[in-house]
This record gives sequence, C-alpha cells and structure tokens, in this order.
Amino acid sequence: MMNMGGPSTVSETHDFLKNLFLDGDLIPLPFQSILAPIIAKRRTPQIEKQYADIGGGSPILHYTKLQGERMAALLDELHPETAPHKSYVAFRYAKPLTDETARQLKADGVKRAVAFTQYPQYSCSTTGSSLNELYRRGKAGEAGDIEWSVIDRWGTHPGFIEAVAQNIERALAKFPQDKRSDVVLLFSAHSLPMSVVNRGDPYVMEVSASVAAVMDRLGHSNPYRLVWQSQVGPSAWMGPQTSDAIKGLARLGRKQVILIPIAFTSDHIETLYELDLEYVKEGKELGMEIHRAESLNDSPVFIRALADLAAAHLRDYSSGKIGPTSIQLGLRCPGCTNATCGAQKSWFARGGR
Ligand SMILES: C=CC1=C(C)c2cc3[nH]c(cc4nc(cc5[nH]c(cc1n2)c(C)c5CCC(=O)O)C(CCC(=O)O)=C4C)c(C)c3C=C
Ligand SMILES: [Fe+2]
Ligand SMILES: [Fe+2]
Repeated sequence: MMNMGGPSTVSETHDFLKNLFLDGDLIPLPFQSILAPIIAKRRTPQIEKQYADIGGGSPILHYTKLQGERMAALLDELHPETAPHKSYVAFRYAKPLTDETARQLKADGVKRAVAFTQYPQYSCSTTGSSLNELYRRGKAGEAGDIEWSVIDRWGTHPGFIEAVAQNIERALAKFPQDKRSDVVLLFSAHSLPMSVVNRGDPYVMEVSASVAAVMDRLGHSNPYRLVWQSQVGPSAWMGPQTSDAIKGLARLGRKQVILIPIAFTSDHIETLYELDLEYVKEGKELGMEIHRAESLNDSPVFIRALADLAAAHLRDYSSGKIGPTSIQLGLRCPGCTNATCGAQKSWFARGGR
C-alpha cells in the first residue's frame, strides 16, 4: 500500500517535511540535500500548528493499515489461489518508510508482491515518486528476491466511483429537498505546478476522468466544477484555486455548495484543515451553506473496491492477460527528463528483475 504518509504525531512533522523536500521527483531543488533541511525547518512551525489543530497528527497510517488489513481478508475469499494475502504499508515521507518496509518484506521471505498505489490517479509527483523509491530499494536487493507487479492507477474503478458517489449523496441529504438539485458539487484535488502539467503528467486528465465518472453515476443530478487546492510557492499552478472558486460562487449567488475531495482516499490536513477549518468557514462567512463530503477512510464500499481491484489484477496477471504493469505506465511523459523514471518503468515491466 504505497502513499505519501503523514506525521502520526505533531513531533514527526519536521522529519516528514524534510523527507518531502528531499524528494527530487516531487520538488527538484538546486543543492537539494542542503536546501531541503533548511526549507523543512522553516515550514515546520506552521505545519505543526495545522496538525495540532486537526487533533495532533495525520490519520493516514491508521486508515491505510485498516484498509490494507480488511482488503487482504476479502482477497483471501475473492482470490483463494494466491491466499494467504498480507498487506504492508510503504510511505514515501513518513514511517513506515519504503526502505523499512523493503527490509520487512525480505525478513518475511516474501516472494511475490503487488505494489499497489493508494493514489487513485497517477502523477509522476506521487505514484511515480513512490515507484522510483521502491525501484531503488528493490534494485539494491533490500526487499529480497521478489516477483513484482504494479497497480498504478484506478481513478475510474466502479467501486471507487460508487464509494465517492455515496458520500456525496449523504452530504446532499443535509440540504432541504427542494433546494437539493441547485447545490453546486465542487470537486477539489491537490493542484500541480503548471511545469508538471505541461511536461505531460497524466494527473489532471485522470482526476477529470474520475469526476466525469462520478457525475455519470449521479445521473448528472447537479451542476459541478473541478477545482484545485494546496498550491505552494510562487510558481504557476493548475487552477482555479478552490478558495477563489468558493468566493466566486458566493459572488454569483450560488451559495449552496458541497466540497468533495477526489484525489486522496483518507483524511489529511487538506481535508480536515484546509477544507473544513479554512474554506467551509470562509464560505459560511460569505453566507453560504457549505458542507464537505466525507473522505473514504473506512468506507466498506471503498475497501471492497480495493479488494476487487487487487483480485482482478492477480487473476489477469496469473492468466497472462496482463503484464506486471499497465500499458499506460510504460509511457514516460513527453517532457520527462528524469532518468530514474525510465529505469523504473523497465524494471517493473520485467517483474522487478
Ligand atoms: C494527489 C495528491 C497530491 C499531489 C498530486 C501532490 C503534488 C505536489 N505536492 C507538492 C508539494 C507539497 N505537498 C505537501 C503536502 C501534501 N501533498 C499532498 C498530496 C498531493 N501532493 C498531501 C496529502 C500532503 C500532506 C499534507 C496533508 O494534507 O496532510 C507539502 C508539505 C506541506 C507544506 O509545506 O505546505 C508540499 C511542499 C508538489 C510540489 C507537488 C507536485 C509537483
Ligand atoms: Fe502535495
Ligand atoms: Fe517522469
């Protein structure tokens, strides 16, 4: 279960930020190993305060473990040929880090594993970075002798779409019935720098596909937009920004809104701090009735979707219908200049050999 992770306690915030700013696949910096600790140190107090305000840490480890354990139990029933199944968590910036998990796989004598991204939509900055790190560890022999395959994206899987749609329906039910069809559905995803979008990163297209699939499932019952949040730094990022969109809707008199996190499956500061504490509050001050759809967290519909995805992957892989990775993973972004991306894709295409 690959994801970025988050500080489980406030005191882990600094190490989390340091690992994040050290990642050249996410933020390429000149003199990275010198600059990263300086930037991390400078940002730590502000981000620590945000984690303190949402209850003292990120719930991502709790939910990822829970999702993985429940998925593995379902998988034993859905695909008994490869049972027993066991889930491991490999985070990119928080414990358990990918190198620690690699050593655990080796110690447990694992011979077959699926690198399962927990980001529904693919970006080189997220899933790509996790795969690059796993490739480095695997190639160095840290994970032992494993036959690898990869589930690298699943943003339009019907079970995932169903789980999101059900959470939207629950949020819609909070509005009076006669006003419900006027409520604006504001899908919000973490933004990307335009330099990454223009390199040909598939994330914006894949998030859009998720939104289109959710709206199909809802029978296009409401007006909607896809907006982008959490940009950092002075460069140009994908817009419109979520906070500007909320203010704009208020100005236009569209004062009933549901915010929907669409690119992350468990709660984190973007939902609990940025959406709930900042934007929902801002919206209310502008006289809006604004609610947030819940994150997927422990949604049984979502966990069943993870198990279905894994079962289909194992079945199709065993029968030779699919290779170790999706066909789409094999294509580097037209503007990619990161040699690790190329080496990583070839390594996983050979099953990690
Ligand atoms: C699908 C989700 C995410 C994408 C895509 C993404 C790209 C991306 N992020 C940065 C820079 C930062 N991200 C930070 C924190 C952070 N990012 C995501 C998700 C995605 N990022 C999450 C869930 C978090 C954790 C915070 C939380 O909500 O719990 C940070 C650190 C926080 C800060 O200093 O503000 C930075 C920096 C870039 C540059 C990027 C694409 C290239
Ligand atoms: Fe981010
Ligand atoms: Fe790349």
